[in-house]
Amino acid sequence: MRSDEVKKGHQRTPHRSLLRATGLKDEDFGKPFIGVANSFIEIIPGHFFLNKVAEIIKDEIRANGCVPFEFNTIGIDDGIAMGHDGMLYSLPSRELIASSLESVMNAHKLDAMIAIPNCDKIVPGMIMGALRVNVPTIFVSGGPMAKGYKKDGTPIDLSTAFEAVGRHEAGRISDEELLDIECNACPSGGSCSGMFTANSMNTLMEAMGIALPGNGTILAQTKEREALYREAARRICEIAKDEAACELFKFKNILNENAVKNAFAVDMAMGGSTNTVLHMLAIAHEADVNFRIKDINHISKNVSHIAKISPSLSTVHMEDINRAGGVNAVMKEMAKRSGDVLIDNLTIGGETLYEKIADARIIDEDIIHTIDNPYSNVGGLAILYGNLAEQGSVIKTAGIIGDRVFTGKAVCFDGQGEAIEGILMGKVKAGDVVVIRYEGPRGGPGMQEMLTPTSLIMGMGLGSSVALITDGRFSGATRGVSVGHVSPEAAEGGMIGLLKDGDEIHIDVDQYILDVNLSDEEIAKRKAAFVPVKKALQSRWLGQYRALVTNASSGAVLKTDL
Ligand SMILES: CC[C@H](C)C(=O)C(=O)O
Ligand SMILES: [Mg+2]
Repeated sequence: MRSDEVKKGHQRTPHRSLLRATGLKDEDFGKPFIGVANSFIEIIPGHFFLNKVAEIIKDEIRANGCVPFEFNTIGIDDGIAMGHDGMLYSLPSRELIASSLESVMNAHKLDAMIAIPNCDKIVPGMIMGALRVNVPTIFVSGGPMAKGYKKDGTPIDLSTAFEAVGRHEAGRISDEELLDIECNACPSGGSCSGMFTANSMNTLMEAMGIALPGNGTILAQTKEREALYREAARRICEIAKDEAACELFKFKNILNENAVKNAFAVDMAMGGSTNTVLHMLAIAHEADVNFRIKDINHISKNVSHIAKISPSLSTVHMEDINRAGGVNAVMKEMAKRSGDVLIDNLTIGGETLYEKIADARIIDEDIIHTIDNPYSNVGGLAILYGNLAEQGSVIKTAGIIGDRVFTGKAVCFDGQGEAIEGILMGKVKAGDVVVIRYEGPRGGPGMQEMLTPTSLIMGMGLGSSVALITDGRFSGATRGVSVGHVSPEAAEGGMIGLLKDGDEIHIDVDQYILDVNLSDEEIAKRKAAFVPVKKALQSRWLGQYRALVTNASSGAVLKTDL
């Protein structure tokens, strides 16, 4: 056992002495030590109940002959951090989470791990940490939130609340309706109910085979979810007690190249958050898998979009996908399309992916469409390239309301704050392309999510007549012609930084194009005179992040000398 390094032999007397102080008894020193990487924190609705989840899991681990050690990572609620400079800390927190998990697991030589994430960056952060540790690991997320209902019975969620601000601002809804939405959009504990970033990542974990079926869709705080927690705990013990299984189910054996490709495929079929691109590229990097942003459109072209969920379809939420057959049913249906849509691969549950989905079926074809009746024959995400994004940019095609081709005049803002102010002051009108720059991983620094400006545009009724491009990113609740992750970013001299008000920008989603209509001479002239803005910073942590972070086209991973 890996943990024998801290618990076996005379030399480890002091180590055992310390462990005895935590409550361990003689018999415990012959058992596997399981790290329970939790992310309990009181301010996030997807996390405030995870202390109770960990108790359930630890009981089950003890009952199955292993010793659990719970520790916690931090977490940031993107919804609460949204629309102000708190969002600068969101993406950087992924690195803190990955490194804290790696540190605890490796410092104490734990044998296996069960990880309990739920929201946004906590999922990729924990996955990245687990890849560095590379012991058998099973992920079991807190689970999604139920959808809410307005007093008149309309289904709503957090994206309704964000867009309601723009609608209220434009005088389209009353104070009373705004309050109705505020009080009912988030009715329970769990990760916000749509296919936002958290649920996208929790769903992709099923495709990667690192979580058990149901992880993405079974509602939090239910008996069914408790059964999933218990099953995950039993399974990790089964592996940890068996030497051969410990070798076979090492995390990197599960999360390999096939798993990365399968994750992107399911992402395409379900219209996941644009953040999945950023996180999956970082995960691939950490897994030593050679998968690049340029490989994504190939998957997009081969996968049909068969499940539409909020924000792309406001009435459908994760609970509906669960009722309709869950992610297994989606995968079973996807695999019917010809070509290598899904690749068979080992999963943490012990079966291969194909074995896992063998008996799955769609229960409600209105919610999960069949392969003959897709929403679209291409996936819900696309990577656009052009003289404005030589290294790529990302759009959620599933969330487009108007045309998939858009040409308009640039209205430029240096930073999200300026953009929010400009939109509220009426600076943006139909036919414009809002440009928000200096919000990339380095420029922000921290690559803020732009849900407030995109929701204001939607809420003000400009969703099909205004496009938005940014070197920042979006939340999973963003819709409309919103192109993010524009790389290279302004802070590293990217073309987005050279744009001027009135420049003509051309977006063609089906041709994968993001261009500015300027001559090469004009671009060269602007480049020669360009000095990127470097923001003044108060935070030493964000300064460290800025010094190390790479751009979005490589997942905003931190540079190392490895
Ligand atoms: C509702 C949006 C959520 C808070 C988020 O941050 C995301 O999906 O990325
Ligand atoms: Mg987010």
